Amino acid sequence: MTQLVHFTKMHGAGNDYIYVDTSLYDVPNPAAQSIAWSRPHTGIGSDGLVLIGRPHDNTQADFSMRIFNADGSEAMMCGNASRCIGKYLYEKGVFHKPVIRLQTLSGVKVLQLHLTADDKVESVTVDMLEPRFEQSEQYTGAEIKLPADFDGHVVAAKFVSMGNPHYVIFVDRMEGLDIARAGKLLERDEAFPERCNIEFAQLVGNDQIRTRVWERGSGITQACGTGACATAAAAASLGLASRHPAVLMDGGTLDIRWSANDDHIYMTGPAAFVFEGDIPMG
Ligand SMILES: N[C@@H](CCC[C@H](N)C(=O)O)C(=O)O
Repeated sequence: MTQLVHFTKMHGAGNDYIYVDTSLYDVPNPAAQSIAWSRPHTGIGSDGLVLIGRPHDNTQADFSMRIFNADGSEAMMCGNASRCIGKYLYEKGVFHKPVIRLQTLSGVKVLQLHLTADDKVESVTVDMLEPRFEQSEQYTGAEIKLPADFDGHVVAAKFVSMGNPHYVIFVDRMEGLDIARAGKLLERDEAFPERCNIEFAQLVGNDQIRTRVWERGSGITQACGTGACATAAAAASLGLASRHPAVLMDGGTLDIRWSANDDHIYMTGPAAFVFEGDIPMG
């Protein structure tokens, strides 16, 4: 008999994932399921698959998150998915507390839920920990060559790790640049041994940064939480914006605050349910 898995489709500013509670449904091959279920025509359609589970060691976390991109690759972290998990756990009554400690492959992230008068989760702030800029196993420091249509339009560029790798390119205008082509090319540049998420950012005035993202393993997405944090950190460290800008993505705006006290980045944004269903495994 075909085994059915109950899933919940959610999005954070348009970055959409399929969520499965693995305490109820085991997903033994999440990479393959992410590829099959993320397909728009023959699957559910999404940017990837997120598994909500119990923490797997004594980290003092309440829950754990694993994230798989649409191509089946596993990511270290997902900002938008962590906000959605906060809403899922609270509103489904799995964990009815406004502070949740979430274990990820890049450390335990603390979620602070902001509630409405009728006890719904309106938005979530995630402590995304510190950004890192130095060379590492994610970035060799080698020079990165952009396609010719970017000539004369690049203001600055910087590598940032938010647990997962990001390369943020500031341009003087977005129009006329083939973001998808450049993103696809740069994701696999040899400077990034683990591939990379690529952000294209433009300062649009008054501490507002318009950002479009090519996500490693998923392509162009409507929004990227870690990408918004990376963009804000890059902008502030290059002196292009303050430590508390608004990052405007295609699917919505994220409030990013890079604290001078603990050097952590705090990301605040929405989370929403889309629909639920049952889908065969395999
Ligand atoms: N959408 C995400 C990041 C997802 C993972 C990324 N594609 C990677 O491979 O690192 C977010 O909201 O942060």
